[in-house]
Amino acid sequence: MSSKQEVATAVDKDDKIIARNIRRVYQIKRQPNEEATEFEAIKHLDLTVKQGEFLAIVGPSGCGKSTFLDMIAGLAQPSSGEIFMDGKLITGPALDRGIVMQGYALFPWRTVRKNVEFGLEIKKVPQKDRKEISQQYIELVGLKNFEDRYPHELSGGMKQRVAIARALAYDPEVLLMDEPFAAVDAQTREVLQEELLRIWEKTKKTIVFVTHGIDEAVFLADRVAVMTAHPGTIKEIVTINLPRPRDGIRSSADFGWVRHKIWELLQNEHFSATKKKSPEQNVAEAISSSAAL
Ligand SMILES: Nc1ncnc2c1ncn2[C@@H]1O[C@H](COP(=O)(O)OP(=O)(O)OP(=O)(O)O)[C@@H](O)[C@H]1O
Repeated sequence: MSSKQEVATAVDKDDKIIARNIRRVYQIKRQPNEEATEFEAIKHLDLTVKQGEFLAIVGPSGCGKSTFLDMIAGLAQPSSGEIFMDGKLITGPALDRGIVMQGYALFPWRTVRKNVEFGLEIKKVPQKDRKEISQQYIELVGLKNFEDRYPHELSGGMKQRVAIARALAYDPEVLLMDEPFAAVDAQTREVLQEELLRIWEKTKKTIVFVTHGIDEAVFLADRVAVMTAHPGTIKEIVTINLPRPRDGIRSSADFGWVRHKIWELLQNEHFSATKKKSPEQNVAEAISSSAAL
């Protein structure tokens, strides 16, 4: 065993991912000869994601959502604290976690089929099986007959579908999605959200989904984790008790109520962040305290 605890103790069998007391500090250096200063991006973050759960994370810009997702992916390490998957410490990226980022990140020189087959090649799946599996996922995301197209011949929504099919094809247990639909128009986004729910219900994956969209989070998730402004931590977890399937639910009163609750949590966070950071506020406070002397 390393100095870090490699196996989480007292794990509930339904706990898929456990993040414990995560802190992430960046070293900032403005000039090469300047001494680095520390920037604390995430502080005291605890979160458990259940097996098969759809968990969305929302929070003010710069609060550390992507940093946290990168740490679950194993692409970055916490400065302190641990993240476990199935009770085992995450120490790096692995094929048990699929990642879908904003901006698609497809290989431009590969066709749709070859993009979807990428993870299967790494997994050394035989070519005949690769073709069968990739076809299954291409069809699942509605791209039948586009197998031989290159990314530049596809719309934004289609590229995002390829990215989802590529992440699903090698059968990861967890799908990590970082604002995956941010680059597409509002109507395509709603279509992709509905398709993602259909795929999630079919594949039973655990999904952690970072978004700026409150509507998107409420529409998709079982629970929404609301983060504080920098340094980021979990402010509150809101359980979304809306019935599934959720087609047509956006116009319901219950949807509006829970949406408003999350909006208020974020609004309060925005105010406290502005208060913390605003130079005008600091000047005003300095003036009033000197007037009081
Ligand atoms: N490599 C880095 N070096 C220094 N600071 C960084 C680095 N990466 C991220 N940060 C800082 O860490 C904080 C969290 O960044 P992160 O991208 O995780 O936030 P976010 O919540 O995903 O933001 P957004 O919603 O705007 O995408 C930000 O203040 C950012 O400036």
